Amino acid sequence: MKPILEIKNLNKSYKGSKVISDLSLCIMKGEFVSILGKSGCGKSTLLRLIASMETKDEGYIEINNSAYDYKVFMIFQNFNQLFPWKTVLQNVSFPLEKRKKSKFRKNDIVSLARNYLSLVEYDDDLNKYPFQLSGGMKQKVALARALCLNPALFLMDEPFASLDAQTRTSMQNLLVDLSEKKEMTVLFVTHDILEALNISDRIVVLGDTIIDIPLNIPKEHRLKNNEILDLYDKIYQLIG
Ligand SMILES: Nc1ncnc2c1ncn2[C@@H]1O[C@H](COP(=O)(O)OP(=O)(O)OP(=O)(O)O)[C@@H](O)[C@H]1O
Repeated sequence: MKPILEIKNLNKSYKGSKVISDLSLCIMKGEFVSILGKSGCGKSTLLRLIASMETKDEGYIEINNSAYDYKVFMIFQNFNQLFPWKTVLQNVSFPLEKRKKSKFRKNDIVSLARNYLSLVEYDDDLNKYPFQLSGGMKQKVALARALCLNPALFLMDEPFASLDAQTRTSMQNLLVDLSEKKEMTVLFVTHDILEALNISDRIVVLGDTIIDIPLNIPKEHRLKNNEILDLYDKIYQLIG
């Protein structure tokens, strides 16, 4: 089967300083891959290169979106990624209006947007504006909007890093459920080793050499498993 994401020998420098060096990586459909690495090792740069928000120096990046509407959609840590002048419902409807203009009537779009919002367990007022929402609610709306676009690959750059611990755990659980239910393919950048161990199918540690760690233990047993604690130590030694 063709991977959703295929990267070969990727290189990127800023002003002569190498940030990504000869990186190769494949992600298959439905995989949830977390990227860990020391601060400044190029995690966000990698996501921006995949999203074509930066130009690569050398290498090959291929996204197979033949069965999807878009190649990628990125969710950021920053809570200001929603349109501030649109309500929650309008924020989620907007990509559906763009995507399904010819296919759907306004009422269908609104009911689809409502469905996506209930899928992400958004239970607040749909007519609120982003400034009226908590950080967790804003990230739920961002996730609903991303799902609407039906991208081949979800790029997530520390989306839960600014949330309080309890909201963060519930968002992690929600994302794991959703990614399994909707067969999402996710590339998730985080600083948090436990988060990565908890939610991923695979961890890729960026550094001088790239270390690919598959996680074969079922997610519900992860944090009670000694093997996972050993992996925590191993990754901690690598990224400190
Ligand atoms: N547009 C840019 N111009 C110049 N240098 C940049 C640019 N973007 C990133 N860098 C540099 O590239 C390196 C990698 O940055 P990047 O943000 O990708 O790292 P990161 O691993 O995501 O870091 P962190 O974990 O701290 O978020 C850093 O040294 C950064 O200063």
